[in-house]
Amino acid sequence: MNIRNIFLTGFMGCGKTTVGHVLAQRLGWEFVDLDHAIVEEVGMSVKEIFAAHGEPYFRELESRVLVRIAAGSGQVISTGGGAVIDRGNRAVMRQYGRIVNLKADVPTIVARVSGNSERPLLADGASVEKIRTMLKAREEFYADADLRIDTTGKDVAGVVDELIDSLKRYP
Ligand SMILES: Nc1ncnc2c1ncn2[C@@H]1O[C@H](COP(=O)(O)OP(=O)(O)OP(=O)(O)O)[C@@H](O)[C@H]1O
Ligand SMILES: O=C(O)C1=C[C@@H](O)[C@@H](O)[C@H](O)C1
Ligand SMILES: [Mg+2]
Repeated sequence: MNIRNIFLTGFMGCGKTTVGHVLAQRLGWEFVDLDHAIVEEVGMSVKEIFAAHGEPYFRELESRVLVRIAAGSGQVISTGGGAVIDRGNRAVMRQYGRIVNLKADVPTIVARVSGNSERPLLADGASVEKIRTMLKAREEFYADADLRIDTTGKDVAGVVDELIDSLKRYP
């Protein structure tokens, strides 16, 4: 595939980390999770960074680490759910690879994120209403992608197959 990097975008629970890992294995590429890279750099969890320094500080870090990682090649990069909101971040992703947005319907997202307390923006509960509101506010940014895949009702292997097929057909 003549693509420099693949950036996975999407709301929390849409499967960026899970799908990204399997996709990288299938392609023989490196897998990089942006949230994980930030945690490594700072030595604190995402939840701890939000609590100690606030969201704006996290967003600055996110942009800085994204630029550093994007400059590489042969990587599947799972971005954080809010990384697409920043116009500059989207421009970096466009410049250095293809942007693939993973989607899921609200009940699926609720089911996938429940039982995990590591997501500060859902700390007061992953209600249908909260997720619907956040998705609506972010839809224009998630839509800014080369390819969108709905993961609802599909297993991880099925999503990865669909993604690879589509990128081969429309590289
Ligand atoms: N296609 C799928 N089918 C079934 N379960 C899935 C699928 N994709 C992801 N999951 C499950 O949903 C949960 C959340 O997935 P994951 O952590 O990959 O989401 P994410 O998009 O990386 O979220 P975040 O933005 O919070 O990092 C995990 O438990 C994962 O196993
Ligand atoms: O959707 C979001 O804004 C976030 C998603 C996670 O991946 C983390 O990057 C963080 O919890 C913020
Ligand atoms: Mg993730």
